Amino acid sequence: MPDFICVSRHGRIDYISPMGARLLGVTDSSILIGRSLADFLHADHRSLLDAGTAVTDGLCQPLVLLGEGGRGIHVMAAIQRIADESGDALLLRARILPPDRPFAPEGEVTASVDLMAVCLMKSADGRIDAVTPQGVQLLGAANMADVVGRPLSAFLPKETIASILSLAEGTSAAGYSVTTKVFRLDGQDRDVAMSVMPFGDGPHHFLIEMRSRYENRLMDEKLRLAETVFAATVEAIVILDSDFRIVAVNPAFSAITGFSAEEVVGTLPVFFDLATDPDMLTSVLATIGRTGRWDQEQWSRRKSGEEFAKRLSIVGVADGDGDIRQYVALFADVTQRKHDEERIRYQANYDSLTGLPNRSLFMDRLCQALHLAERAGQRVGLMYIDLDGFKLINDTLGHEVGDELLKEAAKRLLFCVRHGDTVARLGGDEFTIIMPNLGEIRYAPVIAQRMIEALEQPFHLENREAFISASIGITMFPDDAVDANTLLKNADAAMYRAKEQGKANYQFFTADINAEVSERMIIKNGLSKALEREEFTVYYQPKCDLATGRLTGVEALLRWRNMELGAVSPVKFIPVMEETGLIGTVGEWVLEMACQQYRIWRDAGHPHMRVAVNLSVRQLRQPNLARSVEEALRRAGIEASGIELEITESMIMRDTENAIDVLRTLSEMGIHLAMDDFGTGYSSLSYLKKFPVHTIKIDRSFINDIATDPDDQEIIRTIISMGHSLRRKVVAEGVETEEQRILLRKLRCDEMQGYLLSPPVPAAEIDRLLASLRPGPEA
Ligand SMILES: Nc1nc2c(ncn2[C@@H]2O[C@@H]3COP(=O)(O)O[C@H]4[C@@H](O)[C@H](n5cnc6c(=O)[nH]c(N)nc65)O[C@@H]4COP(=O)(O)O[C@H]3[C@H]2O)c(=O)[nH]1
Repeated sequence: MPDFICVSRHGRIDYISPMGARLLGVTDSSILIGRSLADFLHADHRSLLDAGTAVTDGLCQPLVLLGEGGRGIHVMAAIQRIADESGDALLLRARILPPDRPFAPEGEVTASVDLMAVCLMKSADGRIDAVTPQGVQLLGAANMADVVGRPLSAFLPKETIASILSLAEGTSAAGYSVTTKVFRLDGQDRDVAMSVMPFGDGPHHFLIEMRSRYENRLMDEKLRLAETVFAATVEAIVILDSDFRIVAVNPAFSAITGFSAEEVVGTLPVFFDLATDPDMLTSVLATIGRTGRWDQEQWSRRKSGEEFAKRLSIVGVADGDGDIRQYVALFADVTQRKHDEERIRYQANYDSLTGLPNRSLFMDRLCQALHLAERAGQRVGLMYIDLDGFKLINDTLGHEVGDELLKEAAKRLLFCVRHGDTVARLGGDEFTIIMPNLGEIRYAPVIAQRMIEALEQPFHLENREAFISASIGITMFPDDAVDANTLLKNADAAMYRAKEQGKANYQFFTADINAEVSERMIIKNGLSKALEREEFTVYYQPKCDLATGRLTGVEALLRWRNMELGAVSPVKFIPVMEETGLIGTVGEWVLEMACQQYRIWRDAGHPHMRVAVNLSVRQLRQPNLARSVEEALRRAGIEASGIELEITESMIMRDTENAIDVLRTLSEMGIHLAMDDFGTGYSSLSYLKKFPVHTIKIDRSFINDIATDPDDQEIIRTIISMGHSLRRKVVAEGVETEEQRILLRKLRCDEMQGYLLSPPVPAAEIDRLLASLRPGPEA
């Protein structure tokens, strides 16, 4: 039963229960009759007594009554109309909330203080004097006039009436609860839970509360549920009155904001940014008025001052007339999620090592720059930068040092560009620069040269000095292309050209670069299916002893014939295979073929026919190279000395330390090693001494002019004598004329290979050659 019952008419107390009066600090309730009820309500809640409230279906909420000396008494109150013949009055029933939870909201409402059906009986003849709208409903009536003035016996069984009357006779003065049947005016009888309380001064004055048993149970369940949700949810719940002042908060609110309920009840919620901005608040309230809710993610501060992100939803709670009486704000702490989102966004757009935009953000910015430039009729420059020599530093000094270098290189690049330009890292040692509104093309080389010079300055990494340079490709919008992808491809192709031109330089994109790029694309596509379509074959080019003319071996050379492209030169497709990594598989296939072929010639009585196979840079770097060679030998059932591996001089120079280790292992296995294209690289004697190679092959370019160019002759003489002094065999490549052969023999070159003897041919041709060639007399 409620702790406080009061009926007020025109704002004045008409009736107050004795216990209610005591609660307000008055022992004689009669002295409160006629006093303004508002005097006993906290200022925040006085508006609830407005006439408007009196004509609604009522409301239920926590509020503060003012007791003796202005002492606040926290109660859960139900405020309802109660209508009698003389008009509307207001019925306020309230229950004191426990002192440790003074702000409990709706969940705390009990059966005794919610908006249940209430009737007042004030006359000895048992007539209903006043009824709440809910009472009208429960009694199955259409309006209040159908109920007011009717005898209770029209609705209740005799026994129930008898027990109510016995209360009047004082047998149970404290009131009682009973379950009874109600005869409804619409004929649908119902069981109800009923509480009867003495009320007012007369002996037959009662306040009768009723709730259908079904609704009762349902209400209890709903209330329990609401209470649990309110207390246990991890979302903060804030109940606000119509002036947007806080009425109640749940424990999650305090956990998230750090503010206790006592600190915030009665205040404007400053932790909603909108409460401090009146315009914003007005617009939010208008939105809620229109749509019923308002949602936003926003940052606020906890009591500690720490920032937190919340996802805030505010809904309006309307009364029966559709007027918003309260607001419920819900919010969750989404700080972690916000941080995660920011981190993910950063990772998706920026390179974690250098902090520069990554490929994805670079493409966005490029597209944006092109879009703006197109509208403004401006030019955009794009540069593609590849660091020369970075891989060597990374491999020899370690990845950490490599990372430091990249960070420093990024800083230097940023230093070279204007505000508004974008420096991005595409990955590895590749950077791009977008220069929006470049103005004239001639500015680009100035910037490129500045970058090359900046990157050529020594890098001080872990007490070492390291040196790199940069190859830069430059392309222009709209001169070279109008879309981002093509421009990037152009810049890459131009960079590639800069590399070919000897590195540490820049190149503009041109039409012939374009043709080269398209050809490379076609080759790349064709190669991806070449192995499975069996488009590869191996040709063999013989070598002979210059002194005896005897065949000493052959070099296995890969051939590719494609349906559309026809026969493609290895000079074109081998670099593409290097780039794509396909050389690994295809290189192993060539080795396999070579081993099998050697086995055939050996078994046919030509054990001296050693087969030489070219190794690529990638193969040389493969950690399992020695093992895969060993397995190929085993599968063919041949000895290691039957195979020779050719490595170019430049390949070794790029990766010296690793190369020496790998070559030593191969040499220890008994494999012969040859240094190919000798003379085109460093050709240093000290280097040659370091490498366990058995043979050096003088590059074709020197042999070409041997008969006409005395310098070339001198170089060859030096290489031969140097090779011999290091006990290496010397082979001349690309011998095409008899004159060259005679000269080479004179210079005491050991062997020769070239069109003069035979071009690369299928194995069957070599068989014929072996049959026809006899070790001849000296020429
Ligand atoms: N003008 C002229 N040229 C001559 C003469 N004698 C031989 N040649 C050519 O010179 C190249 C010699 O091979 P290389 O220097 O190892 O140069 C090879 C080698 O670096 C690479 N290559 C070929 N097959 C393979 C392979 O299976 N694996 C790897 N990694 N590279 C290969 O492709 C390059 C080019 O191969 P090819 O086009 O077959 O070109 C061959 C051969 O046909 C001559 O008297 N005059």
